[in-house]
Amino acid sequence: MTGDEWHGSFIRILLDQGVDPIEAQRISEDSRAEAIAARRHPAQLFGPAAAYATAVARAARPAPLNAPLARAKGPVVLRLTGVTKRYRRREVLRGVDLTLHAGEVAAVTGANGAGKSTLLDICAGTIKATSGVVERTARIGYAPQQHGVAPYLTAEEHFRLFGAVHRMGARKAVATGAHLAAGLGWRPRAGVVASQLSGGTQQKLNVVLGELSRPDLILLDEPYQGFDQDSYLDLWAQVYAWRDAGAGVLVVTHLLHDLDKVDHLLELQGAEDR
Ligand SMILES: Nc1ncnc2c1ncn2[C@@H]1O[C@H](COP(=O)(O)OP(=O)(O)OP(=O)(O)O)[C@@H](O)[C@H]1O
Repeated sequence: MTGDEWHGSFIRILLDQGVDPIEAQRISEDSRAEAIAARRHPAQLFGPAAAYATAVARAARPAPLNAPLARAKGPVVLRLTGVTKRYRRREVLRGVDLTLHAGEVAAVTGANGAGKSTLLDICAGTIKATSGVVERTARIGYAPQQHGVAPYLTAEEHFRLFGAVHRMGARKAVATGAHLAAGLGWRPRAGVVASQLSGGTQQKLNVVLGELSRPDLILLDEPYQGFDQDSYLDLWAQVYAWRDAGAGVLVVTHLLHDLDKVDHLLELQGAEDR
C-alpha cells in the first residue's frame, strides 16, 4: 500500500466511524505532515490505517457520562525525577519527570530523535542518566526497539534462555512463552530460528520475552512495528490486560491509541530543539 493509499483509507474509515468531515480532514492532514516530517511510511509510523483510524475516532468521542471511576493505584514501579541525558555535549533529554504506579499505562511520544529509546534504556538501566534520579522496581521486562532477539535461536530456546535469567524452570518458561505468544495471535513452530521469522513475528517474540517473567514494570519500545491489524489490536489488548493484572507499562509509541485509557502521556520534545 502506498502512502497516499494509506491516507485515503485512513480518512475513509474516520468518516465511516462518524468523525466530523472537517475534523477528519484536519486529522488526516496532520498525520500526513507528521509522516513526511519523519520521512517514514505512515504504516510504519502509525500502524495499519484501519486500526489507527478506529483508535483516533474513539479518542475523538466524548467520554461517556457513566465512565468508570479511576482505579486505585498500586505502588510506584518507576519514578523519574529531573532525568537529563547528554551524549558528549549534546543534550537529548532534559528534566524528565514521571511517576508510574502498578496498574497504570504510560505512553511516551515524540518525533524521531526526541530521545524515546534513550529514555527507555535509562528506565531499564542499560544506560545511565547524566543527571536526575531513576527509581524502579527490581522486576523489569524490556522489549527494546532493536537487538531484542538472537537470530540463530528458536522461540523455544529464547523462552528457556530468558526464563533461566529469571530463574524460571525451562518447562514453565516454554509454557508461559507459548501462552503469551497465543495472546498475540502467534503459535511458535519448532525448529524455526528468529531470523526466519517475519519482522512482525520477531517483534512478537521480543514482546513475549519482555513479559515472560511477569515483571512489575514492562517497557515496550514501539512494539507494534511490522504488526498486521489484528496483531496490533491484540497487542493493545495485552497491554491493558497486563495493566489490569497489576503491572506498570511504559510504551513508546507514535500513536495516541486509546488515549482515554492511557494514564500518563509523556511527550518528549527533543532537548536540542527547545
Ligand atoms: N550512543 C549514542 N551516542 C550518541 N548519540 C546518540 C546515542 N544514542 C542515541 N543518540 C542520539 O540521541 C538522540 C535520541 O535518540 P533516540 O534513539 O533515543 O531517539 P528516538 O526518539 O527513540 O528516535 P526514533 O523515533 O527515531 O526511534 C538522537 O539524535 C540520536 O542520534
